[in-house]
Amino acid sequence: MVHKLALIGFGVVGQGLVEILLNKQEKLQKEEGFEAVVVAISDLMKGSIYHPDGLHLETVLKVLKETGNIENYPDVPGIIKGWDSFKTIRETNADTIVEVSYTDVKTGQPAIDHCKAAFESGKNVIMTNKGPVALAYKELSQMAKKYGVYWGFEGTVMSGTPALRMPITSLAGNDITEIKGILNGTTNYILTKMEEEGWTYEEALREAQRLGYAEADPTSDVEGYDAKFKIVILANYVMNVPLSAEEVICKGITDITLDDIEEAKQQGKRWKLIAKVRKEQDKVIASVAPEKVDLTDPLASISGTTNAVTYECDLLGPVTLVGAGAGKMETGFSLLIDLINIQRAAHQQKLVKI
Ligand SMILES: NC(=O)C1=CN([C@@H]2O[C@H](COP(=O)(O)OP(=O)(O)OC[C@H]3O[C@@H](n4cnc5c(N)ncnc54)[C@H](OP(=O)(O)O)[C@@H]3O)[C@@H](O)[C@H]2O)C=CC1
Ligand SMILES: N[C@@H](CC=O)C(=O)O
Repeated sequence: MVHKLALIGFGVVGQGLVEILLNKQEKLQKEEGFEAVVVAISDLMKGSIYHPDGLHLETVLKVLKETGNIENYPDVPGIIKGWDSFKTIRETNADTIVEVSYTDVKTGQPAIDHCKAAFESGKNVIMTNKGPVALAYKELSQMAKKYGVYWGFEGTVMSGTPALRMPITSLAGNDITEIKGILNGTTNYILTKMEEEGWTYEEALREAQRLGYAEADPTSDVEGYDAKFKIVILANYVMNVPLSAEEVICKGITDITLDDIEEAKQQGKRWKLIAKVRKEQDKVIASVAPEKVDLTDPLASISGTTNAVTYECDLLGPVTLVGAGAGKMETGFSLLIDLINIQRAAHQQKLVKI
């Protein structure tokens, strides 16, 4: 089986997936029988190209690097240029749409409509864009079911670290009463650099942007909105409780100064942006806020873009997962594992169509 992919958005994560497909194709073919061609890429400013037989990925990356626009791809027979995201979703021969455009924390658009257009066209969607999952999980999961397609979004929480798939598969049967952790790579990177290297907040943020960790609008990271979306996704998908983004008390790290960091150090503590959701009888309480954690707390040792999440389980007790929270390859991998899972599910004939 050969996956035919159309990428919507071609920034850090989209390019990460393309590099992984190029570098790992032999291993994936041999070990998983996995093959994928990218038939289309549609990006707002970097252009749009479609070839029903597949694009030559080395050429795409070269053209992008040299000219900044993929429409400078050679005019080979069959190539189509300039289609917008919706035309690409509806009219290309892709079977799976890879939605890696930016996360809009207010409306989740146009990504929510991208998902709807894909499902209505009978196409799977895999995505790292958090907006649709945080703001329209119920509606979109019902739609995917109705149209018999797969909706994968492992990378929306902790990039390729299996923060969603692990509890769903390996902690099944437990009642998960609380989920708590460090869920944003950019802010953890900033706080680490301020404490360990004495960098200013602005220096650390600039570097996080340069390295591709921060959101297109980094306000989402530093004001806590990104972590808020992630705790909402964990509540809805892992705990199966209907938590909305407005219900989460949210404070970011913008008020934390180098003096605050130094003061915490003197007290044997460290600032961390902590996201949590807890079930209390018939209520769910969720928050995102900076906390001074004791150096003996395992969360204190989570540094840089590494994230950590603890699931409080009634049968197993606390289970903590530590791993990458952001990054080009780390998040590109989340898309690969969603694709591999489409393939595995298809083999087990669990999907109506793929
Ligand atoms: N970077 C990371 O480590 C992680 C990112 N994510 C999420 O993954 C998604 C992609 O992230 P990342 O690649 O870093 O972000 P980038 O900002 O690097 O890339 C997003 C791309 O989407 C393009 N785009 C925006 N709107 C549209 C649209 N309507 N149609 C087509 N293309 C569009 C942008 O175009 P242009 O800039 O050309 O205008 C840009 O090239 C985001 O939603 C982010 O929240 C999730 C986990 C980790
Ligand atoms: N900007 C986000 C990217 C991953 O979701 C982060 O820093 O965690």
